[in-house]
Amino acid sequence: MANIVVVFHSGYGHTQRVAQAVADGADAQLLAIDADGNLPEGGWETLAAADAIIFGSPTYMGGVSWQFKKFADASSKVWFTQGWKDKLFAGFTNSATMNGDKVATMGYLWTLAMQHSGLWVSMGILPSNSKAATRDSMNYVGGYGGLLTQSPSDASPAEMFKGDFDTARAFGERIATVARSRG
Ligand SMILES: Cc1cc2nc3c(=O)[nH]c(=O)nc-3n(C[C@H](O)[C@H](O)[C@H](O)COP(=O)(O)O)c2cc1C
Repeated sequence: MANIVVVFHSGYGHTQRVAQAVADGADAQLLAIDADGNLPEGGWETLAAADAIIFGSPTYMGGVSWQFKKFADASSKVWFTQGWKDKLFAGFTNSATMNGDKVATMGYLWTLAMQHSGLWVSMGILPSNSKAATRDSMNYVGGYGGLLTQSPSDASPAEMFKGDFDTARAFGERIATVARSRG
């Protein structure tokens, strides 16, 4: 079984629910970046041991949260030795607007993975974009580079869309399949 870690920040609990669904699909361990932008005790060691690292952040002002960016900047210590080289990486982001510049956040998560010389796993699930599609169809938000999910600005985490969680679980399963295929 591959060792997969979901490292994420969530300010208000929405991205946390997506992180949980991705982790369920990937059979992964969750590593939450706290409100001060720090990992729990032993977090860096957990990441060092991972075969695959999945980044998650809400989209705030068209990018990652400052707490996620603090984690990313702290990972420069690992970058110096290229300690995450050749690990698998993937990413997800949640935001309030259907578009909301989520792709800018995804671009940053990809760039971070590339700085660490990682191998990026794409979404791998076609978007539901036909007339028959509903908000609960698979990959309705339509990410290709990673998982994009959306929750209305007045929706609590409990009110998020089932289709986004189904998609998140399937995305996690895909990452686990790719990780296992590497032996
Ligand atoms: C400071 C701030 C900036 C935000 N910027 C964006 C944005 O650029 N695009 C967007 O669609 N939603 C934006 N939102 C909405 C959040 O992405 C949305 O509420 C999300 O569900 C928050 O996730 P969280 O509960 O995991 O923190 C912003 C929210 C906050 C608090």
